Amino acid sequence: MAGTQAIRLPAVAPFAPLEQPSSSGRKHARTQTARSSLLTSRPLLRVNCPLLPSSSGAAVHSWKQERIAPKMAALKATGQTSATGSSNAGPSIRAAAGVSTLQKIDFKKLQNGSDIRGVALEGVEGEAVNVTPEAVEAIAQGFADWIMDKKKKEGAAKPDRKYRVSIGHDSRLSAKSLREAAGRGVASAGFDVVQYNLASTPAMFNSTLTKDESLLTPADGSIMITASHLPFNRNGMKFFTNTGGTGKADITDILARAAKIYDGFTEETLEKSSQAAASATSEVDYMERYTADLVEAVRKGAGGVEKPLYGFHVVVDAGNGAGGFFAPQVLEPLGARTDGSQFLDPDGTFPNHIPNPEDETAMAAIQKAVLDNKADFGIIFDTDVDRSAAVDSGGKEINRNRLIALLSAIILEEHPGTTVVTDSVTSDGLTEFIEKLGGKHHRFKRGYKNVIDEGIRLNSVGQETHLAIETSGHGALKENNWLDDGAYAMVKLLIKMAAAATAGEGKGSGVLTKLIEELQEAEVATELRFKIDQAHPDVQGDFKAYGNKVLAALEQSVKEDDALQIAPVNHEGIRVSGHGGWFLLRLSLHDPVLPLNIEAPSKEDAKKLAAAVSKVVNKFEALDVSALQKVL
Ligand SMILES: O=P(O)(O)OC[C@H]1O[C@H](O)[C@H](O)[C@@H](O)[C@@H]1O
Repeated sequence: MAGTQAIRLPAVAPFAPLEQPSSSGRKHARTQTARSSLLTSRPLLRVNCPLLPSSSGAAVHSWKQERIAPKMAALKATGQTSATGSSNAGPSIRAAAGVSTLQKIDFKKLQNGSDIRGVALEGVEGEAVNVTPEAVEAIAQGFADWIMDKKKKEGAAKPDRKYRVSIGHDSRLSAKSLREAAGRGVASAGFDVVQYNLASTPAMFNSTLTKDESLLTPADGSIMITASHLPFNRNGMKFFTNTGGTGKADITDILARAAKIYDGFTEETLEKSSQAAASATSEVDYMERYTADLVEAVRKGAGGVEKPLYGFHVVVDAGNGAGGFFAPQVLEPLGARTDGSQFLDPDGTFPNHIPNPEDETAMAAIQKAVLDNKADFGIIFDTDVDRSAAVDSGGKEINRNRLIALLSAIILEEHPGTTVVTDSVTSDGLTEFIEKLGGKHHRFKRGYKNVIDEGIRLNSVGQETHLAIETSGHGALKENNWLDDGAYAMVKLLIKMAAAATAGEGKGSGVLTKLIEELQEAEVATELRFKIDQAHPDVQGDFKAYGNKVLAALEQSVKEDDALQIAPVNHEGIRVSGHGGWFLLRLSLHDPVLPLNIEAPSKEDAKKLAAAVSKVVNKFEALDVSALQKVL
């Protein structure tokens, strides 16, 4: 691709912090910083991390603080971290006896299903930092070791080069220090490091598939540093290889490796990893390639027209996450106007709204932008762009069941009869809609990884499946390598609009709205979450067992109620039909919580369904069922 090239960083002094990329994403600068410390192979002392009070709200990790973790109690933030992630240097604080220290980390606690999440910045009372740069360094090294073992197991031929891992991040304040830490971990495993800087999660996966040596792709593995829509102080890591994202068991394995690596850290090993990273790191503007591919997909889908969105006005809300690229790098080259787009600049304080299409305030913000600007269409992304939702020209949201219905309608035109896999909380109306169009609705479990893996599995056993999508806005298509990509989901909608315009069937989002006209929607649709008090004596330390007891009691009660029927096919929790609607009670994927979804044709019917649940859950004292009052 013109203008894109890998830049090999010359060896620089260890601990050289890199500046954030310029808007083109290609420039980088280095500052050399001398470090004077007595290197020793003696293991570093591990200390617990007391919580720090914060007045600033966003404390700083200076580069010195990152490398030899201080006794956190002694740490005081000395400057503000800017929205783009550059940080001021703070004091390097060592333990009193001159012995360097590392914070104790419980690596198991960092697992969040198929990825890693935790607290990366001080500033929130009660939330101790556990995603430190050293922890990230150990995890990244663990990931590289895991890749090597995976390749061996698969009998993959060793490439004619060093293994390499690409690293990208969203707009979080801690992104910069953690990407450097991840680079050091990858380099100390003997891999090359390719830094992408600000990037989207789907682009990171894509980099394991693209074959272009000028971009140093394919990467043998890829790390996205993100905590999706979580608050400013959190961060985490998602991992990919060319077979997709890591699963739960992979993360457990990577974290076990990381814990061992971390235990072996000495000042000497930390120094060596800095040196290794300095000579093994390149920077690449991969987003240029990724966005060019999206542009090409729309052009092709619209019949080879150069500017198929000419005359369209589309506004984007990136919530100050990583998705701001979509307006200038995807929509504008396709001819669309994008004025009125908002919150495109990366800002890890997330000053406008939570970058989450599921959030009501966020959705209201993009609806308002569409109406205020009289735009044809609105698009909203989450922080790392693996989730999205849309708004039509009338300001009506296209999310949850509506987005699934729309993508299903488009996919069913292309692949008649195909199966659509969704998560468990999708509506009965959606099933009817898909079936009326001749498709099959396979309602599976909650969790984007579960949904996507089920789509892949169904294909492998001969059940043709082209779309796997969660109500959260995570969606993957077979044609796009089952990549969980919020931007590609929007590209599918843009193609439909552009193709209709090219064929003279009218401009704007009307073609989309029309496609889901037949979708029946419930008057009441709500999710209530019942927290399980883990300290309650009835729970006995096992909230899952307790939750399952609640579900068993509900099942029994429903069986005795003639107005209710248990769904014959259901993959998680108890799904029940009755009073013209349905409810689903299930265990949360990660939390000590039982979420209850109810959909009903009226408030009265919703009340009846809630009452059927209430009479059972009320008997469980460790359960906080106060949320039921919203419906009862
Ligand atoms: O089970 P819940 O607590 O409702 O959470 C379910 C959600 O968990 C995570 O955030 C996953 O990334 C989502 O894909 C999933 O939908």
